[in-house]
Amino acid sequence: MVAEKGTEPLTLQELLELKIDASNFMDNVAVAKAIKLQIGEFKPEIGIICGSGLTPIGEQLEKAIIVPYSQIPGFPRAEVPGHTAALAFGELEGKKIMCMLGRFHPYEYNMDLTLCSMPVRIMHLLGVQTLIVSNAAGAINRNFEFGDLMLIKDQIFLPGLAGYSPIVKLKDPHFGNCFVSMHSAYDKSLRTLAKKVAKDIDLKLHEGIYVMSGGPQYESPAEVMLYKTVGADALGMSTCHEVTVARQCGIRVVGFSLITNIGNLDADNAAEVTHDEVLDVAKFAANHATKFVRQLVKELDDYTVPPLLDKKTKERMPMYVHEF
Ligand SMILES: O=P(O)(O)O[C@@H]1C[C@H](O)[C@@H](CO)O1
Ligand SMILES: Nc1nc2[nH]cnc2c(=O)[nH]1
Repeated sequence: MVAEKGTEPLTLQELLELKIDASNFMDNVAVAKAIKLQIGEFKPEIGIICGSGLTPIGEQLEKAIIVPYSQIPGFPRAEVPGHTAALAFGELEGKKIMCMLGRFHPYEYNMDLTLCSMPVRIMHLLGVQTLIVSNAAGAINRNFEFGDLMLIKDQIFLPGLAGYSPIVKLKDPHFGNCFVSMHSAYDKSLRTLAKKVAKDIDLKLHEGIYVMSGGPQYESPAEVMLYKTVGADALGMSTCHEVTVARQCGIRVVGFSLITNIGNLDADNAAEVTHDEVLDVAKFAANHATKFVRQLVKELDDYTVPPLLDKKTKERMPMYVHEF
């Protein structure tokens, strides 16, 4: 892939015609450049990923610039119902936001986690320092009810444990160390802030552990029991690969799950879950999730991703697209 022809930068049309390899650093730079051509000088500081049915979170951005995935080289189309295939750039409470209105689930793309986490790398290249990630999830914890929010304290990344990591193919040091520490992946000070915000706006907010399975099938009662036994509180099919990549890049993370269904633990009970039900619950709960995110954004402090140093020269590596 060549991002430049001689000294001339490629046009958007030329960038759109490139065949992008999500595991190649310069291809990621080309993707970021194509977005830059459409957002001009806008430099996002906070990234938001909207879970199933949670696009109203992104729809509240002011002065929004919408970039459809069809205008981003290498981006798939995000076809799961409840996900809009576009990035939204705009302001919320005076902060500059880049919002994914629709994410890429590994089960949609042949378990290609490098591809599915590419948007987080692009966020990083565009300057995002803090990520707010959300998802729709089934409850394992019996104290949870439909429509509740659960702040994610930690994650169990089942595909990651099984060798499907978003980092195995992409080891370029520009994206950080491949031996990523997943301790405090969900930033403790941000969790403290989220709990304070929830209290201030009178919102019930649980805290717990999110487990990601590969999907797209929902879990059998025995599988829900397995996850309960290992200490998980909510289960879904996303998020963990994105958070792993965010941490690799040094982005700090806060995340929450919207409880859309209650995981069934009883094999004799035919309580089924459907994606329509997930979207219905998300629809009625999106209001309070939206309010929560707005207040959280308002109270977020400034943060700067620690610079990555070249291992040999100890010099700061170029990171953001505006530096290229
Ligand atoms: O994007 P999220 O994780 O919110 O989507 C969840 C997991 C599946 O894609 C789908 C199942 O209903 O919703
Ligand atoms: N894996 C999984 N993902 C979900 N997303 C929303 N509900 C569920 C669920 O029960 N299981």
